[in-house]
Amino acid sequence: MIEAVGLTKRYGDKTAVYNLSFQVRPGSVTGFLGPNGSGKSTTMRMILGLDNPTAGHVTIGGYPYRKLPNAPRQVGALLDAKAVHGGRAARNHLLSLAQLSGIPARRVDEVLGVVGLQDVARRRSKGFSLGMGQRLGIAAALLGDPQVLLFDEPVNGLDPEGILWVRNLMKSLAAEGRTVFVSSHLMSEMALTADHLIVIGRGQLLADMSVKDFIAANSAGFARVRTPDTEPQLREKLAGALTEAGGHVLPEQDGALRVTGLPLPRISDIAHGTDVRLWELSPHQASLEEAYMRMTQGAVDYRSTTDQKEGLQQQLPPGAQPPMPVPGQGQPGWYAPPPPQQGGQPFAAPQGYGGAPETPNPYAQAAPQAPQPAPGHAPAQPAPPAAQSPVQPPVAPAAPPAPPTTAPTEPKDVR
Ligand SMILES: Nc1ncnc2c1ncn2[C@@H]1O[C@H](COP(=O)(O)OP(=O)(O)OP(=O)(O)O)[C@@H](O)[C@H]1O
Repeated sequence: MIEAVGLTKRYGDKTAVYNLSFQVRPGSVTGFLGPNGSGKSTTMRMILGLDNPTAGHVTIGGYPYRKLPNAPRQVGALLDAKAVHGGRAARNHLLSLAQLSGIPARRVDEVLGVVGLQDVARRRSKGFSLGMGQRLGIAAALLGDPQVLLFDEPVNGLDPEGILWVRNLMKSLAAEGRTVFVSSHLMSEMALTADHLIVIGRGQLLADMSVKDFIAANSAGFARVRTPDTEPQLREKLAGALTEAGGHVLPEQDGALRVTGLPLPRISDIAHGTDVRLWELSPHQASLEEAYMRMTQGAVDYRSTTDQKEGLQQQLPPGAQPPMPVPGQGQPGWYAPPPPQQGGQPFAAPQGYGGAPETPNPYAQAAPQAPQPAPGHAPAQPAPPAAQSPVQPPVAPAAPPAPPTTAPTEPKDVR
């Protein structure tokens, strides 16, 4: 078992991990989730004794990693698949690790087979693809046949077959009674792989519960209701009746309605009472991804803004509409950087910067007055389709519920 108690890590005035307490138990796959920069890798490094906590402590089987007797036989980890001597053949890389830990050479060939790299075992790892590098890192983690395994983004770069293989590997390791702690940003994959989740945001614990409980606690079930596409007025009529009955109705992109606050039989009765035929009435549970987004939305450090393409758009005559994008050709009427071979500068270069100063800079042309981004962050997603009354436009999900008592109510930025 891995146990962290009050784990805190500061780098100068930056607090990467703050007062983190959790346990990772044997016999199940525990997913470790959190937005970019939330402190997952830092936590894993502290578990492995690669970083010292500023406060608190973390143990594996009751010992700090550095005090574990024969640690490489007890704990295996994949932190950074690129942390390999690229000039060394894959087999030699594993052999050197094995020798350092007193592991017999035949085990190297076993793990090469397990990860499917036996045919390239004598090739230098610097020529490996991202996915092959991941497999080599997983082989290194398995080398000592350890009881505790940590994987930081193990499916990064793997093809679908590789992802399925990692999923089954994690599950089988856990089924053998091992402790498996795995970080990932792929929610759909975590939903299929993990039994339990530890979620952090800005270095603090947001959740420590089973996947099932996490989804139930952070998402509301809803009904999908679909009326005949050919009669949009029926959809409006039903939406009005459902709203009047106390339901909350949101339009889905495909024209269906997402209804919360009313049980399915009641929705059916209301549809019958208003003489609206239904093409679909089905119960739904939000996905792990939706639940995760809902929980972590207040703890995301890096958000994209909408690309306004300022200065890249041709000026349109007053009243003209921008042309429709052509599949495979981008947006007609939008400048693309001229190829450098034709004397153009690939990007707008500052005055006096090499190139040919007499070449007119295509970006210097008058740009239309594109709308300015709102102050702060703009959502990465395009605006939802305009809703027609009485259907409410989709709204941002509610603020994350109060995290467990081990964490403050709001993920406070402790930096
Ligand atoms: N050696 C370091 N020196 C200074 N700051 C660091 C150091 N290592 C990590 N940090 C900072 O600590 C925070 C947590 O980083 P960490 O890599 O642990 O996050 P993460 O959850 O693993 O992110 P990602 O999902 O993007 O991999 C980040 O803000 C990062 O910039």
